[in-house]
Amino acid sequence: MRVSVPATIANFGPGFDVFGLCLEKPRDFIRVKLSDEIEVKVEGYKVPEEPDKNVASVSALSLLRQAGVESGFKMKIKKGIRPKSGLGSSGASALGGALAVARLLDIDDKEIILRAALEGEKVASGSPHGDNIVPALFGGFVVLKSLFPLEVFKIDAKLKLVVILPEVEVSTKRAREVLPKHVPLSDAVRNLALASSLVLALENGDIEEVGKLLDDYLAMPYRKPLIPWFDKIRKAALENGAYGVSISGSGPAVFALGENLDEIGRAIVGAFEEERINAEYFISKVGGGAE
Ligand SMILES: Nc1ncnc2c1ncn2[C@@H]1O[C@H](COP(=O)(O)OP(=O)(O)OP(=O)(O)O)[C@@H](O)[C@H]1O
Ligand SMILES: N[C@@H](CCO)C(=O)O
Repeated sequence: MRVSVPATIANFGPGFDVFGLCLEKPRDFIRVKLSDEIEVKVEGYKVPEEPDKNVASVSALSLLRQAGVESGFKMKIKKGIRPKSGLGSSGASALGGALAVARLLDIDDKEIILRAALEGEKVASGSPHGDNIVPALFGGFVVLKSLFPLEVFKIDAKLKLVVILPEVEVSTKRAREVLPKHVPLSDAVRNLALASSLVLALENGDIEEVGKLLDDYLAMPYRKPLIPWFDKIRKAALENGAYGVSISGSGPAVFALGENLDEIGRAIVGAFEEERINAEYFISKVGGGAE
């Protein structure tokens, strides 16, 4: 069984752990067949091949356990999403492992698949956050109202965005460790205003307004030390026509909305190079989810 799972942008500005946007590319490709033993082979970006360390095999095993199936599997992962990129690399693999086994067993219950995928995500980031896995499964832009029971609101957003991938790493685990247990009420209110306005603007197809709402007071202020270059990058993007810029997931990838996405991408890459950080950009439409 072969599945293809896209990269995703979690948080998407003010929606910490709740908003997620599915991209068309890059993707992880995972092939699984049932077998007596357990074997994981990886090509592309390097990730562990030990079955208890690779998030795709962890989620595949979790799905088998949930289904009460005593079996091993042979798994091949063609890793197209760079790990620690902020593009949901671990989330894509975690979903892919669970989805491939679910399809082999003719299981299409999304909660079972998500429960297994979160087991994999937990291995990578230390906590089972769903805002990479869920948009990768559903496609589009999702608001994750609740994981269990699974309640998702989806907008089939029609937009293109530019994603910039700098050659630095940010571990999600570390990026979550620096977060406070509580935030000031005023910041929570400001985020509520941004997040609810962003959903309405997206629903209305007002992409310029969506861009202006790409801010965050829940995680970004505490993660700035991990991404010291962000303010400079954001300034360069806005000076070159971006409607708005934000961090993808816990970073380091950033994304921007605007008219001339190539021009914005080049400007951001240039700003990274001034910080002596190599970077590349690509343009993607909103994706339709795992296939
Ligand atoms: N199949 C896999 N794909 C990606 N990462 C994996 C996989 N298996 C294990 N890992 C490990 O998970 C960690 C990546 O987790 P992390 O969440 O930091 O990266 P990410 O998922 O790319 O980032 P983000 O969640 O911000 O998009 C790395 O240590 C990586 O080795
Ligand atoms: N919501 C998660 C996304 C990680 O990709 C975080 O910001 O920690």
